[in-house]
Amino acid sequence: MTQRFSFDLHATDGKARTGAISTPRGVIRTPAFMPVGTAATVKAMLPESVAATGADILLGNTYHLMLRPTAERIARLGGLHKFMNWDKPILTDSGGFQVMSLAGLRKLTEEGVTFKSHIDGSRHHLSPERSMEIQALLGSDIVMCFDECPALPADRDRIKSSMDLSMRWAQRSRDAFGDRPGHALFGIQQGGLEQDLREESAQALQAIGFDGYAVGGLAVGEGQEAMFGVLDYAPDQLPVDKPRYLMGVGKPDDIVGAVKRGIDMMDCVLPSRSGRTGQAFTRHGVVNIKNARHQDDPRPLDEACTCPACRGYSRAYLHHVFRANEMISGMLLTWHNLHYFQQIMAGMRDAISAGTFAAWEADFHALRAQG
Ligand SMILES: CNc1nc2cc3c(cc2[nH]1)N=C(N)NC3
Repeated sequence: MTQRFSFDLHATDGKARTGAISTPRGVIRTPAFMPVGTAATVKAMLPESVAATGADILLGNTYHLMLRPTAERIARLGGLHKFMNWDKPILTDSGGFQVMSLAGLRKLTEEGVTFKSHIDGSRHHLSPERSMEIQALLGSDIVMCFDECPALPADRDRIKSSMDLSMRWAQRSRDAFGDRPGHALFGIQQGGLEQDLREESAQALQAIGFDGYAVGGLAVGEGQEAMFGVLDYAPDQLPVDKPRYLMGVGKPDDIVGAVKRGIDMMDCVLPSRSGRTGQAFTRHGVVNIKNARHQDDPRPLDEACTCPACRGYSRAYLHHVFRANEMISGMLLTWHNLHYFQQIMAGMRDAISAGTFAAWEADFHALRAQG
């Protein structure tokens, strides 16, 4: 296994790309979907189950882990991989987005953000330097710059000033990250829905130089049409030879549309969070298993799915255990959803390699239209 971090492009089909990110902890096949393991666990899943779904990498969160159990405690116990028993790559988000979306009583200055924990109200501080320190203590393989995520709706001036601050913080993140062979630092493009501001952000990030580039500031309620509108140009503003990571996306059709437009990596809580609420994603669309119509249905969720939920259980059983609030309910549906999301990624990787992405995409939408 390599001691370096590198990205190799294997094939393209239109703007869609397939390749591999090599890290000391393993290879990440792209396009890749990252299950979210916010508090050192992909909820309702054992790590070996997450690996069995085909995930090559999972996501952790600086914000949550710094509050509980603290990054220092995880470091003392051998780092996040050992702590959560996952020896493949981990990407950690930097805390910028979670502070905006979760923390209370925030004070934002040029230096950083002070905030109150959403868990116990205790006071905490994040800055580019502190975020880099926390992510190094966790030992994650891919580190995200500390950025400022403006609350929406926001006018152009606010988007511009926030983007400028995030670019100054990107430089400070780069300086604080230092030289860590085998570990990667990704910059995060900001600029809202403004093409000129996104271009400015992309130029600023490339002048600093990163191992990968995220498209930030999306999947924040703008809707699929506006998001695709940005994705029609934003990936092309970023270096062609580095991974492009779209943060926080998304529903299956969001994911397909993003890969079609040149995105290589994504993460989203949707498959795991909705699995716990009884929402199953299948090739034919969404199944809300708690609906009474499934009460006597002996069929699996999806006849063609090879996951443990579909191989071993009926819709009637899944309906029952959700109605009875049994723990196995969230386990089975989370496993199914993560398995299905990885099947979408594998299907796209193969189709791009074969030059048949358009046909694969047409089939993907046709099956869902059948319902
Ligand atoms: C769920 N939507 C979503 N949009 C995001 C956007 C960002 C992010 C996380 C996100 N999640 N993390 C950052 N550090 N910056 C941008």
